Amino acid sequence: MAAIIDVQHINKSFGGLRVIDDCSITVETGSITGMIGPNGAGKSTLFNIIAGALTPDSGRVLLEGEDITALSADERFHKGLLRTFQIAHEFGHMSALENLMMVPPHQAGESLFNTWFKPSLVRREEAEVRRRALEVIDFVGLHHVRNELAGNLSGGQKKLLELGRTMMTDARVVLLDEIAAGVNRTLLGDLIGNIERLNREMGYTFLVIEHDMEMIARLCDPVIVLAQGSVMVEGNIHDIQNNPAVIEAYFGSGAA
Ligand SMILES: Nc1ncnc2c1ncn2[C@@H]1O[C@H](COP(=O)(O)OP(=O)(O)OP(=O)(O)O)[C@@H](O)[C@H]1O
Repeated sequence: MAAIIDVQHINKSFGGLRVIDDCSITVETGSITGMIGPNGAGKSTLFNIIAGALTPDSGRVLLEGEDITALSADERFHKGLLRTFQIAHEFGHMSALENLMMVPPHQAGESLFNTWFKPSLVRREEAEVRRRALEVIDFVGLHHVRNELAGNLSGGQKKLLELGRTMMTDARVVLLDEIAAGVNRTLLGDLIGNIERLNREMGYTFLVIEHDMEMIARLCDPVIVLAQGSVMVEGNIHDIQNNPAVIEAYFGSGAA
């Protein structure tokens, strides 16, 4: 399998503190790759660098072989690299369905010119977006609350909506940032199932930062363990869970 994301020799310091230390990782096309590590290991910093929210001091980020290190987060989004965080904030005063319909970039109706001079084009596009949004809302299991204001949804339902918004884009690789936080176990099961289906049936690649080990264990292969800004070990969840260095990094010497 080819790498969709290839992070090469990244360094990043804040003040005098080196937070990412010559870190290289690859995310294979079609994988659900997990990233775990103790607090302060540098996971969010590396995510920010991959998403384009932070510039590394040195090193490169490649997307399907293309060097995107100098591109903004928005430019990366248009190349198919999406961080859910970028679209995480639902519009509370709009319905769940309308929230999905807001997502597709460059809709014809956004241009005043088109609204005035090409109304049929705008109507056609709106109908297409609505059709897609209805499909997506079914897919993520929120059909019954499609007309609810997004602000009234539960935390877990908002996460499902967030995942749905991902599906309204042309993303090929999605960075999922602690998506399980605050989600009850039932909805977490739905979220995991949907991520798997997006991966298997629709070909999305995922890179997942997660503290929830159940979610990592059920979803991710391989799992990358970051410690002190570089890769400590990479492998399947069973290797990781039985690795003494990982146990030490998480729990200290008393745990092994
Ligand atoms: N903008 C910043 N300025 C200064 N220090 C920062 C900044 N961002 C992160 N750090 C420091 O970098 C280190 C790594 O932080 P980071 O948030 O990347 O770790 P993490 O693995 O995501 O941790 P957690 O699991 O707790 O979210 C920490 O010591 C943190 O205090």
